[in-house]
Amino acid sequence: MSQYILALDQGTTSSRAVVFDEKGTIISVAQKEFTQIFPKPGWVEHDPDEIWSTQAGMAAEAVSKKGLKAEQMAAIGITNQRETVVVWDKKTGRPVYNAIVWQDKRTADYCDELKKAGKSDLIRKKTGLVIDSYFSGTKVKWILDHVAGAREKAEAGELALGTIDSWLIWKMTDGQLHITDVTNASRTMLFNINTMDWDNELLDLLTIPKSMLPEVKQSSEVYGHTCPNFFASKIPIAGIAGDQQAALFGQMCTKQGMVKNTYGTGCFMLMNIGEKPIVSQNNLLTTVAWKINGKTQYALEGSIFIAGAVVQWLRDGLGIIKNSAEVEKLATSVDSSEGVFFVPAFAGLGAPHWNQHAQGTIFGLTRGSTDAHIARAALESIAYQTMDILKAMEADSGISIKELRVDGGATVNDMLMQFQADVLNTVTVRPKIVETTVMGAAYLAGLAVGYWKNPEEIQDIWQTDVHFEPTQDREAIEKGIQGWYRAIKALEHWTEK
Ligand SMILES: Nc1ncnc2c1ncn2[C@@H]1O[C@H](COP(=O)(O)OP(=O)(O)O)[C@@H](O)[C@H]1O
Ligand SMILES: O=P(O)(O)OC[C@H](O)CO
Repeated sequence: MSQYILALDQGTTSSRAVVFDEKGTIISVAQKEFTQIFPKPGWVEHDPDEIWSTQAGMAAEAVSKKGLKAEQMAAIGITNQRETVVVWDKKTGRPVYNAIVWQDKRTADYCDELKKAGKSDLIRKKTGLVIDSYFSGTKVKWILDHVAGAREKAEAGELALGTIDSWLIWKMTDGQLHITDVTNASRTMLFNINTMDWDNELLDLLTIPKSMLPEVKQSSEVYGHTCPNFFASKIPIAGIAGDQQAALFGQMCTKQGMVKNTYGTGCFMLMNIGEKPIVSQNNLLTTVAWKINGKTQYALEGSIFIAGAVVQWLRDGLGIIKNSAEVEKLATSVDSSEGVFFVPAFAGLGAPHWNQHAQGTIFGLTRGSTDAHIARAALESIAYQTMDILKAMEADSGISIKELRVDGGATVNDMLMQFQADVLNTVTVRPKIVETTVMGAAYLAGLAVGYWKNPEEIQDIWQTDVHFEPTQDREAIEKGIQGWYRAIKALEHWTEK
């Protein structure tokens, strides 16, 4: 009987399940969106029970819809939206509050207090992170401080905390396993990426009892088996990684200096920096890439808040295109943006600028500027923002980047990919299968159970679709880059602080 790998991708807006065969071919997919809860401006929550029910439902659907059987699944791999955190009662398994999502800003003021108290260096050195409400730690503190009875119960050892991987595995094993992996742990602001363990000083600082924490595991190993409430037969659970790290693995960026960029709503760019964590001097994050066979690899990470979302704005805000695909036709109807620069700082600027007060701005308009120039400048801004992060990565690591591997919804845009290669003066590579996140989770699980023998075997599955080579005509590109720098500087001056 043929064997397959089942990979679960619990994302910010939907729960997906995908069945793969040994060639990395997608056999079956099931996906369902779930409710986004916005109780107040800046707050974002998910219902943990809905996360579980949609994810379990999609897993069952993906397996059954092609007439497969659960016993044909050699292993399950899990990848998930990172930082989002759940606190639940160990006895009843009931969450004490909704999951607080990575985008939630309710702890921003508390984070400012931590910065004012001079904790930035300590936290950066221990966790590789900047102090920000993005990460899980301050969200857990908020739950303990605001949910009636939560702190008392936590101090009595009755509550558990976990990122979404932990929560799913707790449910899949009927409460037998309370675990997470090193990649998810590295996004909590409670985990020391040097000692690779929870950090007592940070737990004390955030007043979080150690008894709440999951056990930290490698990214690829057999952690346990599913219980009958999930699948009738026992399936090994054998891979866990946060979604951006899973994509780095799915892109087979397994060697130092290899970089992937995911172009979705925003962009998440990760560079494999090998076996030693580098403390960024250029406002990037240091994070755990994975731990496999006892060996840890680290990554530098930079996030761009608005990337593909700028195309949604052209569609919904300006109404100059009817759908995302039309942007390429409009942008290529002109030869250049003719001096128009668009900085889409709709939600401030992320790495490496970290200007949370910046606003979206268009520079260089003339009487001859048209919707096509604006569309082109919008696409170019995605590539320029990526360039800023890549330059910071090169400066931090001392490594000159040879190629950029890309994935995500906006990579279907050939003009954008070509322009990306041009501004980086680096080959940009789009693989044949761009489902790299969920593939990464499948690979991690498959490696643990011997479905694939070693990463080299998987390497053969990863295949290039298109190589975008940089243009030889550097003059116009360099002029554009200088224009972008001027736009960023001008925006910095203009920003009200
Ligand atoms: N042809 C295109 N050119 C540029 N951007 C596009 C194109 N098609 C889709 N996008 C953008 O890609 C994003 C969706 O990608 P996806 O990977 O599904 O994102 P997410 O996982 O963040 O929801 C949207 O922001 C959309 O505007
Ligand atoms: O679920 P996504 O794809 O939006 O990813 C969320 C990231 O993991 C947040 O850090």
